[in-house]
Amino acid sequence: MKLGFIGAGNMAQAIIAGLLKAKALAPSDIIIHGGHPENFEPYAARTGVTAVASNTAVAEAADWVVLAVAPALGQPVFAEVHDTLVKRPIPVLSLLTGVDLKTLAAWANTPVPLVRVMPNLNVALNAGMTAYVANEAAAQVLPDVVALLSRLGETIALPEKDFSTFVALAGSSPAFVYMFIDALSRAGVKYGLTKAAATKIAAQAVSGSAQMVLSSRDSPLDLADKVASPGGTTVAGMLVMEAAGFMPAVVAGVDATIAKDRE
Ligand SMILES: NC(=O)C1=CN([C@@H]2O[C@H](COP(=O)(O)OP(=O)(O)OC[C@H]3O[C@@H](n4cnc5c(N)ncnc54)[C@H](OP(=O)(O)O)[C@@H]3O)[C@@H](O)[C@H]2O)C=CC1
Ligand SMILES: O=C(O)[C@@H]1CCC=N1
Repeated sequence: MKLGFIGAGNMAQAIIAGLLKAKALAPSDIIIHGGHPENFEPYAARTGVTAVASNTAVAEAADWVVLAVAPALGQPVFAEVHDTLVKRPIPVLSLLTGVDLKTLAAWANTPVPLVRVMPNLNVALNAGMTAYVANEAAAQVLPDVVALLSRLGETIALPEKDFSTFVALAGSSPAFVYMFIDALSRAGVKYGLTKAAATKIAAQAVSGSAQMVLSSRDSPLDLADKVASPGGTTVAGMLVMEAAGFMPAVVAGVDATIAKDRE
């Protein structure tokens, strides 16, 4: 199976890292092209994947193509590979935020299996959360696509109406979590820890807490009740964080993320 990537930036590289780590594909199974050779060629040399000279060359050599460019480049890229897709209508897996299957089909301008895929950066560690939805033409290939995506972490089939919400809760949220970890560790620095020690302590606490939520039947706030001893330190901190607008700040950030996705 040859998997092609049009666009070789952060997300493409995260997916490739996850697939190679899982040994789902070998470097020689992966073909890439990006915007600037000075970016994608050294990356290919480093990882052993094959760099080719054009997006058309990716579409010609691949069995499936992952569209991993900025959403604004989706239409011109489809125009570029149009003739190749007419000759060989291979599945296209689009990572583009805010671009639905109907728009992708219009841009493709030829019948082609389309899968809208929304991963997050954690696919690089095989700990991703990936949503997908496909058009009718992709019905036959979808189980194989989902099997491959599952090598990158958890997957969920999602109706298109929920994709913007998913982007906020999973696609963008690693950045929100990094902000929280940084805030926690910065507070540690305020009280004399080194940034490196504070960041490790904060990140491990967040990682363990997420694992606890995933493995427990309790809700996150039920678990918080188990942390907060009567008259103790935790409830004192929780109340001040909430008074400073913790939960409304997170929800407002999600609102803004969804609004941007729907622009
Ligand atoms: N980053 C993330 O966590 C997530 C991203 N996504 C989606 O994935 C897509 C890619 O995002 P991301 O990887 O972060 O973006 P990046 O900016 O990191 O990568 C974009 C890639 O596209 C390349 N590119 C630019 N112009 C062309 C072109 N004409 N033909 C082929 N490739 C081109 C760039 O090359 P160069 O840099 O050399 O110009 C770069 O390799 C976006 O649509 C985004 O919404 C979805 C979920 C999560
Ligand atoms: O910030 C972005 O637009 C992309 C989509 C989700 C994560 N990164």
